[in-house]
Amino acid sequence: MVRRMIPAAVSDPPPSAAASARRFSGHGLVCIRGERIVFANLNLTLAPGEALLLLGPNGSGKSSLLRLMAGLLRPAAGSLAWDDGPVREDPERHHARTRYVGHTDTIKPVLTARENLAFWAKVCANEDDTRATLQARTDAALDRLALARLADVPGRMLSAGQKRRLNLARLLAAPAPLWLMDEPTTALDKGSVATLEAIMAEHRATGGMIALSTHLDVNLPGARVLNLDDFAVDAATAYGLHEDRHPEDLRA
Ligand SMILES: Nc1ncnc2c1ncn2[C@@H]1O[C@H](COP(=O)(O)OP(=O)(O)OP(=O)(O)O)[C@@H](O)[C@H]1O
Repeated sequence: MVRRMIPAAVSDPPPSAAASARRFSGHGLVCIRGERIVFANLNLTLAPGEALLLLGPNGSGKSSLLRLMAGLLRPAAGSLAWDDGPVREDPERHHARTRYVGHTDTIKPVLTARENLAFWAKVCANEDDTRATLQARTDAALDRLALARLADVPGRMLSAGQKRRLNLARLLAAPAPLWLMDEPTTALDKGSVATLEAIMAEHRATGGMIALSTHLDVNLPGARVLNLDDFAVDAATAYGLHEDRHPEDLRA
């Protein structure tokens, strides 16, 4: 059952947030994993307030695209850019603007939920963030994801859904405009999915951007759909590239 597209207008972000937000885009992207071309000629854009829903069957490249957008994988061809410059020219600036929530949790088992989150808030802090600001963000994030009563529980003792909520809490404890989310509803109960949907709507309403992969039901009003199947190449091309063709040959 899929309830992916809910055709409601996305409200305009407040002027202050929109003014500081940037547009993000990818052009002519080619992704190779192992010796297989996963997708080619893929273009995307995300403006402040927008969301992109990545769809496609297992293995079509949704996770690969998110990792590529996060700067964790390099495209074999094509480029990613903010409207003030290519990602490759300033990877640190890109990382400061991006938060990636992947399949695997990044929770340190011996640290408590609060310590895990405080660590992330500190690692991603701006130089003008005070200790009090970081603590307030951490506490607010714990509250919002219904983790306050688990704040002192070590990461190793959290359930799968609680770990997922803690990973999502990083988005609030360490704010950034572009959220890249790989099947973020995995292991969440219904109430937590509703909380996540509300958090994503608030993020977009203040000029944030989201790219999200899912096989399930996610309420992301007005999201544009990017079906990875549309960028697949035929099997002979996909596996034959390394022999006699250069990835640039795949660009339109
Ligand atoms: N670490 C890796 N090394 C080599 N190939 C990989 C690696 N990870 C993924 N792949 C391959 O890349 C292709 C795309 O995988 P990816 O995980 O991006 O797909 P997906 O659409 O996210 O799949 P799913 O819906 O199952 O999560 C697959 O053919 C997969 O086998």
